[in-house]
Order: sequence, then C-alpha cells, then structure tokens
Amino acid sequence: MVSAVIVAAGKGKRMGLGFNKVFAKVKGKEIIALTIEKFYASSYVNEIVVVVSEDEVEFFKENILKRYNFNNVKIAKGGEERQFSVYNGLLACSSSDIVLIHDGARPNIKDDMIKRSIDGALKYGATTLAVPVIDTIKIVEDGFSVETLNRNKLYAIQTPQTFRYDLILKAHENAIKNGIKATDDATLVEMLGHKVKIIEGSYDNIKVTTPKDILILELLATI
Ligand SMILES: Nc1ccn([C@@H]2O[C@H](COP(=O)(O)OP(=O)(O)OP(=O)(O)O)[C@@H](O)[C@H]2O)c(=O)n1
Ligand SMILES: C[C@](O)(CO)[C@H](O)COP(=O)(O)O
Repeated sequence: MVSAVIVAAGKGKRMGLGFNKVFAKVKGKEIIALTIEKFYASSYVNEIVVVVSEDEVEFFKENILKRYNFNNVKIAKGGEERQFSVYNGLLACSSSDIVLIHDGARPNIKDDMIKRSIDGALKYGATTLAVPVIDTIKIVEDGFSVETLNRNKLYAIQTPQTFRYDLILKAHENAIKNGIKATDDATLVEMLGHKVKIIEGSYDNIKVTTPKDILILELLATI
C-alpha cells in the first residue's frame, strides 16, 4: 500500500497574495489541483491524503475535489507548522507500507520521480529528491565570508520525500517527544541515525515560494 501525503495548509506569507498560495492559478488551474492530479494519475499511488487548514476545508472540497473530480481523496487537518501538518497527514493514512510526503506547492512533479522515490524507499527505507546546487555557497558572519563549502557535497532538497511508513512515523514521534523541529521530514529520520538516500530530482520541480515562481511555472508549462 502506497500513500501520498500532500501538505497544503501553509499561509503563503512569502508569496504575499493575501491568501494561501496553493489556491493561486497557473495557466488557469490552481497549484494544488496541478499537484494532486499528478498523484491521482499515478498507477504507483493507492491513497492520497491532502492536509488542509481547518478554515479552508469547505473551499477545498468545493473548488478542488468536486470541481476536478478527485474522488476518494482524504483530508487531514493542518498544523501550526509544516512538520505538524505532515504528522496529521501520516495519522490519516490507512495501513500504509510506503508514504510519499510532498509539498502541495510543488506542482511540477513527474511520474518517474514518484516511481523512483518509491523504489528507493523500498530498498533504503528513506529517500528524498534533490539536485546538486548550482551556486557557490559561502558561510557569512557579520557581513564577511568565513568559509566556502565544497559544492560537490551540496544538494538542494526537494519533495517527494518517501519513507517506509513505520520509520517516518517513528521519526515524527521522536521529534515530538524531544522537541525537534525541522523544515523537512528527512532530517527527522536522520535524527534517528537512519540514512536517507538521495534520488535525482529536477531543477523544474520547483516549490512556489515567491511571486517569480508563478512566472517560472507558466514558462515551464509552455516548453
Ligand atoms: N503549517 C503548514 C505550513 C506549510 N504547509 C505546506 O508545506 C508546503 C511547503 O511550505 P512553504 O513553502 O513554506 O509554504 P507556506 O508555509 O505556505 O509559505 P510561507 O512560509 O511563505 O508562509 C506548502 O505546500 C504548504 O502549504 C503546511 O501544510 N502546513
Ligand atoms: C520540504 C522542503 O520543500 C524541501 O525543500 C522545504 O524544506 C520546505 O520548507 P520551506 O520552509 O518552505 O523551505
């Protein structure tokens, strides 16, 4: 049983639209609908759980689930931070062996990435998509560069992050117990001492974070 947990309960503050960015449209379709449809169409995914803010549940049901005929999609309640939204999504999964955790704001995911993520999780227990960083990265203190990191070892982390269900549940429960907070789920698994396998992502698999990302997505849709 393979479940996908899609988190969509953020506020989109950096986007500055005044509403949750996952409901912004790209080429006429909401970002969250573009994301869900990739998992809905995938023959590798058996169950989809979308994590939605409590006050957006009705809007989401009417304007996304009903409008695009996404049937049998479960809804879980959003948390204060992404990590807690993911945890709520995990609790809503039904007897899953493997779970893909994906940002609702990352609509350019492709089916081969879903497949390679699942295959990796079956083999290694924990995977994340990632791409090598392109820029030279320096550590800066008080306005001065103090260290230049070895670029060959640096990767930009994407989603899906895909895990054996029992492992990621244990990682989240360990985080709650010990007050650990992280911006991604792979970190919580690393905290258990379990290695996370890097799966090749794509530079096109962007997360919509600031307004320019909408323009990039529109451009990517035309090429
Ligand atoms: N409490 C939260 C925070 C984030 N997310 C989701 O996690 C994904 C990645 O988070 P991010 O890009 O940080 O989204 P926002 O929190 O909405 O953006 P911002 O930080 O700019 O407010 C998004 O799909 C977002 O909806 C969530 O489900 N619950
Ligand atoms: C999970 C994630 O998308 C990996 O890049 C990212 O960490 C989400 O958190 P952010 O605060 O939006 O960067």
